[in-house]
Amino acid sequence: MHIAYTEARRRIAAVAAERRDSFLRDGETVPLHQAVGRTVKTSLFSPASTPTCDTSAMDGFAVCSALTASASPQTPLMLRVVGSIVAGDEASTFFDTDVVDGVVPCVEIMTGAPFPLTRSEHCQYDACVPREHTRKSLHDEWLIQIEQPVEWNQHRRVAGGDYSIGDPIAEEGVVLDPRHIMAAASVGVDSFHCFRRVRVGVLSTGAELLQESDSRRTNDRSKIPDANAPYLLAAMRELGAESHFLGTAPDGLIETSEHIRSVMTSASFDIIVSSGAVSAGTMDHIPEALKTLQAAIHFHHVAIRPGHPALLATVPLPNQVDEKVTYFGLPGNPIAAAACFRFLFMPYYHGLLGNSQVPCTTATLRRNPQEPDARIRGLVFSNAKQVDHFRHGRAEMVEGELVAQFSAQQSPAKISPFIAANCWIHVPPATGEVLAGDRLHVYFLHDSSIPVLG
Ligand SMILES: Nc1nc2c(c(=O)[nH]1)N[C@H]1C(S)=C(S)[C@@H](COP(=O)(O)OP(=O)(O)OC[C@H]3O[C@@H](n4cnc5c(N)ncnc54)[C@H](O)[C@@H]3O)O[C@H]1N2
Ligand code: MOO
Repeated sequence: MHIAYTEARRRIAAVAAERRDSFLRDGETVPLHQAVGRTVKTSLFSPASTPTCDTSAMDGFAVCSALTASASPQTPLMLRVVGSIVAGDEASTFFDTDVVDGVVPCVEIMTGAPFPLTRSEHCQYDACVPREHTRKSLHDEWLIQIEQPVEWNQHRRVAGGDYSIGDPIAEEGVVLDPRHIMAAASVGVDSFHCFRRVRVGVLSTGAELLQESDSRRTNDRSKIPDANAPYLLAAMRELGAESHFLGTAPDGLIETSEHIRSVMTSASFDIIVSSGAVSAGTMDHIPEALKTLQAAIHFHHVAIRPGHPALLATVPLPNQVDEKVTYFGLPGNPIAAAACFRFLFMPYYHGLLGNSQVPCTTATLRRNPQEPDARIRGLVFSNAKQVDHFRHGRAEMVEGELVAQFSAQQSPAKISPFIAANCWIHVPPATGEVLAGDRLHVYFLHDSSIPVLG
């Protein structure tokens, strides 16, 4: 029986919540260069304060600002360069601040270099005057002049002004992005403690699929290359999961059930995802095979297009009734498999990790000029039934507005129109006629496909 998409999502969330505790038990140390996309298990707080000492924000001259109050264009102040400090120099270089014959001492300093220290109680090197705000004396290469007072703390990065010890960098549950890598590296941390990757096994079905051992140039026109497993393996990897191909289940109920049993015990998977063999054909053995393995079927058939034969189950590991594997049976048509991956599998994956869901945005629908005449009047398709449609399409900025159109001539078995798409467009149930000008949710396929504003 078909259940509504919202009900399917509720059941997906419930299974993810139930499986979450056992998944979250394991963690591992991940070096920074491999940590992007991983989810933090143990919150990271800064072990250091940064910068560790006062440093300069500009190339210029460190001065005691209080000594520069008299500088003006009419009465320029002479400064004598008494030393030079570059980034990487010892952080405790001392210079005095004594004014000699009205000439104020200064220290040449580079961006990132530690400010000079002084033993004077009254006067500290506390500001930097950028090189371009000074003028060199024509007579003495160690003399420069300034024509306005230097403000206290000007261009000085104060010690501890960025991170303080104990400041949060990435708390439990955060999905790491390059900003977190920068922050951790800046405080001297070289790894994060993350949840392990979700382990997914990908299974194909169908005697029509060419096997790895078959020659790709086979003359047998009844055979087709496996498109779903490579897609699913790649999409899982992009998501951050660890994905493994588990071969093609042979036709036949007993054989299918044996294949699933053997791959389940061959390694420990959190999720097994198959494509094909879930609808009404005589070879569509996945649902029955799962039943012979004592699986609990949470749903089989969802009111979505494409993808309505999709199935979610939990299968007990043979001889270990308390250990279970989550099983997604996606339909065989490649675009249906891709839609189910995005709108059924991904919510489960994020639910397991406790991640917030990937956001969608809203776009205004426009007619695809390549669609046949009947649709030119604006009618895109009728959606009076309680069905959620996920159609791929393109969303682009047009005169400051995000506008989306369905890919032309799309069908669940046609891969070529999917290549031109950059998003999924969600048509919710009971929308009636879907017309140009309607506002619909769009989900971009990849960050790189998000259109540039403007
Ligand atoms: N009587 C009915 N027939 C069908 C229904 C239905 O409700 N009643 N639903 C249709 C819909 S919708 C879909 S989607 C498909 C899904 O069927 P299955 O999941 O059982 O998939 P298969 O029959 O095994 O294959 C369907 C189609 O996909 C191709 N396929 C399968 N695996 C791959 C792969 N790894 N790479 C590339 N292509 C693959 C397969 O060759 C078939 O052409 O059922 C409809 N029928
Ligand atoms: O899931 Mo099927 O591909 O809806 O058409």
